[in-house]
Amino acid sequence: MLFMVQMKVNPPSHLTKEEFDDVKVAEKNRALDIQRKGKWPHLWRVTGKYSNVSIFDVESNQELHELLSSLPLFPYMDIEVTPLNEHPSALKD
Ligand SMILES: O=C(O)CC1=CCC(=O)O1
Repeated sequence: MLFMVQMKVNPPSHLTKEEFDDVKVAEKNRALDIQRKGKWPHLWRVTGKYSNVSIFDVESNQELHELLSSLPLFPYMDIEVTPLNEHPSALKD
């Protein structure tokens, strides 16, 4: 199942810059881990914003929720999930 996921980061005011930098390092490591498992095939920065647009390829809504909530930045992001279906006019491989 493919999902488009939009994540907008809201840096918390209660963490120091150093503490938030540590969260971002942990986030990067977790994101790389999920990508290496083939579950997160696209991760794009939205130009000019502290947000990303991603594609996740997972088995279920439950798996997507578990992956997203495992992200260290999860408490500091607004996340929008859009389920995707194959388009009938899309070129096949
Ligand atoms: O910076 C972001 O867009 C949030 C984020 C998601 C994965 C990652 O490494 O950073």
